[in-house]
Parts: sequence; structure tokens; C-alpha cells
Amino acid sequence: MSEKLNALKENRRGLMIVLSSPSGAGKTTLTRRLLAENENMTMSVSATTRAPRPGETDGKDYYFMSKTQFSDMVAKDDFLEHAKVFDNFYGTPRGPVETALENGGDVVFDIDWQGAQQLAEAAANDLVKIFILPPNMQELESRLRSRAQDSDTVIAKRMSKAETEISHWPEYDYVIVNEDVETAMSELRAIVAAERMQRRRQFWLSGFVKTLISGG
Ligand SMILES: Nc1nc2c(ncn2[C@@H]2O[C@H](COP(=O)(O)OP(=O)(O)O)[C@@H](O)[C@H]2O)c(=O)[nH]1
Ligand SMILES: Nc1ncnc2c1ncn2[C@@H]1O[C@H](COP(=O)(O)OP(=O)(O)O)[C@@H](O)[C@H]1O
Repeated sequence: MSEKLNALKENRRGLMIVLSSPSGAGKTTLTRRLLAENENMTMSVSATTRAPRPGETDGKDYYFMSKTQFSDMVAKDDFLEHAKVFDNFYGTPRGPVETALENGGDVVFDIDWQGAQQLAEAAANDLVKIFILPPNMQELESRLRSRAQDSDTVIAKRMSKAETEISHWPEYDYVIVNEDVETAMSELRAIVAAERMQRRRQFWLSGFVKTLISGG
């Protein structure tokens, strides 16, 4: 029976999981681990008109495209949401997200609070918004330094942006303080597990309950 029940349970609608945080709080670390643990979970790859940076791969980090290609996609309503950030355009392609959700797959979005707000307007029912906070600002800075990816100037810029980003925490459904990474992962797993159990996402239940009460 349990095998049969497990097969039934797969007939659910997937989740759109947005993880936002000030840069350096641990969003990438937590996202990577969550994806590694969940077969049926993918990362949404955004489209952008900005040029690729060294080491970035088209189709993995972003879909890099021209402004014309981007506006064609806007005209065809191919984006779930899109925005202009500084001089470049960014957008979330609609097709891969919708296919995944219909097949019971979860999609993770690494976007900031503005993108999260737009996704909430486009797809509130499917969305779970999680905000990651650092335990304190000294630790945030030391994580940015230990990551050794950015120059001092970029680190200073990220630190000065952090306060504004943190101020958006009340717009999220869940907040995780990432002090210890194992604790943060347990909290993240608990959120995902509970959200998957939401009645409205479990398509299989109505058929199951019909059989249940008829004694089948
Ligand atoms: N609205 C929206 N914003 C995005 C999307 N993808 C990336 N961004 C935002 O665009 C901004 C710039 O991203 P990026 O060029 O990779 O630079 P960096 O993240 O600052 O190093 C960040 O604030 C991202 O959160 C998207 O699909 N939609
Ligand atoms: N709980 C934690 N304790 C200590 N270091 C952490 C923790 N979470 C992440 N880090 C480290 O902090 C740095 C920034 O994390 P990262 O996941 O890249 O942040 P973000 O994606 O939010 O910018 C990385 O070097 C990462 O290994």
C-alpha cells in the first residue's frame, strides 16, 4: 500500500520557492544544498540583456540575449515578471516554470525583493517566499570577505545595500536566521515539507478520499 500511496502523492502541484537575502547571508549555500537534496526541484534561470561575466555560462547562470530578443519575449508575454535593474533588463521565463509546476516539480528563484513582489502578483497561489538573515552585520561582512569573490569596493557597496534589503523582511512568509548552516537547512526543509502538504496542492486527495469513504 505505501508504494501505491507514495505514487498517488506525487500527483501534486509544485511550489515556487523564492529565497532572498542581503548578499552574503548564505542564500546560494542553502539553495545549492536544497537542490542537491531534492530530485524534483530546479532553479529558475533568468534572462538578461547584460553581458556575461567571465566564468558565466549561457543557460546556466542566465539566458544572455539582445534587447530585441528580450522585448520580443515581453511582447509575447513570455515572462512571468521582468524588470530593469540599472541599465539592463532581467526577466523570469514563464514556460519552464509552468511546465515544472504542472508536473509536480518545485522551482527555486534567486531574486531580490522587487522580483519577489512581482512574482507574488503573477502567481501568488504557487509562491512561498523565504527571507534569509545573517546573525549579525559583522558576520555578514566577514562572510563576504571569506567568499573572496569581490573587491573591497564591491563589498562596501553590498554592505551599504544590505540595510535596505533587510528592511523588506516583513514581505516574506518565512524568515530564517542563518547562524548555523545545519540548523538553517533543517528549518528550510521543514518549510518545504509543510508547504507541500497544503491541501490545495495535493491533487490526489479528492480521489483518494472518495475511495477511502467508499471503503476501497
Ligand atoms: N526582477 C528580476 N530581477 C532579477 C532577475 N534576475 C536577476 N535579477 C536581479 O538583477 C540584479 C543584478 O543581478 P546581476 O547582474 O547578476 O548582478 P549581482 O547579483 O549584483 O552580482 C540583482 O538584484 C538580481 O536580484 C529576474 O529574473 N527578475
Ligand atoms: N551558516 C554559515 N556559517 C558560516 N559561513 C556561512 C554560512 N552560510 C554561508 N556561509 C559562507 O558565507 C559566504 C556567503 O554565502 P553565500 O551562500 O555565497 O551567500 P549569498 O548567496 O547570500 O550571497 C560563503 O563563503 C559561504 O560559504
